[in-house]
Amino acid sequence: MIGDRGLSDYSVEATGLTKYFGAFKAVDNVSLEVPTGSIYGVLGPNGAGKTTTLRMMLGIIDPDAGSSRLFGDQRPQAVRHRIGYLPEERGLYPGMKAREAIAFMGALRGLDWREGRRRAATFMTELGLERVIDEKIRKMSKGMAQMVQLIGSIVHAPDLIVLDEPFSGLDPVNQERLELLVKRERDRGATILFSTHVMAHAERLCDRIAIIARSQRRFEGTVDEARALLPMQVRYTPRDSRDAAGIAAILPATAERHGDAWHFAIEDADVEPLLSRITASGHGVTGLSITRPALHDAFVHIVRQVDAGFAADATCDAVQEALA
Ligand SMILES: Nc1ncnc2c1ncn2[C@@H]1O[C@H](COP(=O)(O)OP(=O)(O)OP(=O)(O)O)[C@@H](O)[C@H]1O
Repeated sequence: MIGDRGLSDYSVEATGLTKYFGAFKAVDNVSLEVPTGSIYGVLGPNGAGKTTTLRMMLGIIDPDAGSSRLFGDQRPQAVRHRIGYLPEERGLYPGMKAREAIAFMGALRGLDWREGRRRAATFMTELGLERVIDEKIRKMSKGMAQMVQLIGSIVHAPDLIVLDEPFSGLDPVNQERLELLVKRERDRGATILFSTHVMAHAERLCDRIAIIARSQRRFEGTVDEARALLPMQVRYTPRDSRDAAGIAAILPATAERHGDAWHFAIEDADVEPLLSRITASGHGVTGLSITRPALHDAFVHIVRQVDAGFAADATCDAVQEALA
């Protein structure tokens, strides 16, 4: 199937997706393009509109405006068998054993039952889950059942894998298993789209990300591009801290002293001039770290800006109402 993807370089192309629940606009004009063969993260705080966006993309719910195409211009229903989907709501038949549950999910997407059982065993063994392969779902922990559902959603080797908050509810060991699974599926040639509000997974896995906050897309690009939205963080410890005024004079005005160290933010272009000033000043160096903020920091920065805009709008509205 991978070979006949069609002409588009994008497995998902969503344009202007908009959804109202009553008067509330849960998704507002969101566009996303997911390059074929990539791992793509849809990030956002709780209630941002991630699940609703994914559901519209997959044709599970209809948008009030906008459209989405999967594998070129085909309708989602026509390409069902090429998609693997882990919905936000988890659930398997409690009376089934893991192996059967996986084979059953595969069969729903057209996979031969016996082949499904064989692949179930392979997946579970490769992920170190072989001891629960013949365990009934009802006897499993929630996290383990979620792993089984995950495997079931990809057992038919889909070209596009859509996972809604796949990491939530998993312990660190299973989170690592899932990261491994995602990378393996990408290496197989699949495109993976997943939503999360845990930045560490996105940072390690994603080729591209979109950040959705308050119903709108607020950022789209690579993880590095998101991190570059914030200045570098510098921690500098001079050899001798006694001349505090002299040291402060070579650092940005925003530098704060913490014991013997100075902390401050700096733009990329100012790094080399700073190093020259430190060298020329003779204050020396016993510690110097210059680090890019993590994706987590960029995410919080973007979401806070959006929230601040909303708070300002609400204040304006309240003032206008009071004056009216
Ligand atoms: N069927 C529905 N009826 C009414 N409101 C809904 C419905 N589905 C979602 N919403 C609301 O739309 C908003 C977006 O929900 P959505 O589930 O898409 O967010 P999310 O980003 O996936 O959140 P989370 O990370 O908490 O799962 C939320 O305010 C939610 O309460």
